[in-house]
Amino acid sequence: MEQYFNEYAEEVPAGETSRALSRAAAEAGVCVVGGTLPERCGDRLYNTCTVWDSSGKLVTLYRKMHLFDIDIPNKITFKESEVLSAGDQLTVFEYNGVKVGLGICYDLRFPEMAHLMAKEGCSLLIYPGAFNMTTGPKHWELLGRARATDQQLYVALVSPARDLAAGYVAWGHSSLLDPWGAVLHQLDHRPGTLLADIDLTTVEEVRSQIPIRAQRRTDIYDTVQKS
Ligand SMILES: NC(=O)CC(=O)C(=O)O
Repeated sequence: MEQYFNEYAEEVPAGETSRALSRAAAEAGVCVVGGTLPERCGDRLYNTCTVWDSSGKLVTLYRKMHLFDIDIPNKITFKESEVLSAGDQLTVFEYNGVKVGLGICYDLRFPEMAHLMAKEGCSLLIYPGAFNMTTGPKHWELLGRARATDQQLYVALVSPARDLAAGYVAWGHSSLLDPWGAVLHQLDHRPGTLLADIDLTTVEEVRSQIPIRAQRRTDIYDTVQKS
């Protein structure tokens, strides 16, 4: 991982991947949430998701806040914090009247973060990520459905396809989960395109029919953002 970041890290928006994402957004005339790229900022490296508008302009970026430091003996050990710095800001942006929140991969495991973005008014959370062959089958869909259900919004999980020759083998299975927690669409481990409409009235419908947002016992507990 260290070698990959040192070799490919770039400044945003000047780097090669940034320029390709900007060009793709402008050519297609759409907003592009550009997966993740290795970002260099001063002497720090971040795992960063960039967002481009339909003219190719950088809208915002998000730096992964929760670094993937885990140890599952005989399966997978990873220590992103040896190479990467953690971001320290939530990223919520509005596009065509829809508020969208961003997380990256391991962030999906942190419900507090999803809750704060829902509180900011998000109807859709997008998580570019690459769970692995140990945690992917167990947790990828489960966590996506959990975040969709507990925040009553759409969740898009966007993964690279599986490459068995890679040093890190991704689980794949990009998915779209609805505010009921149902799997609306899911790819398998192969390269593919998932094209879907989302109906934002479903967000309001679920939130009014199961009004947990108004029923939280904030007199007893709360999730607050520290500035
Ligand atoms: N790779 C990650 O950041 C996260 C992951 O694979 C997991 O949480 O499992």
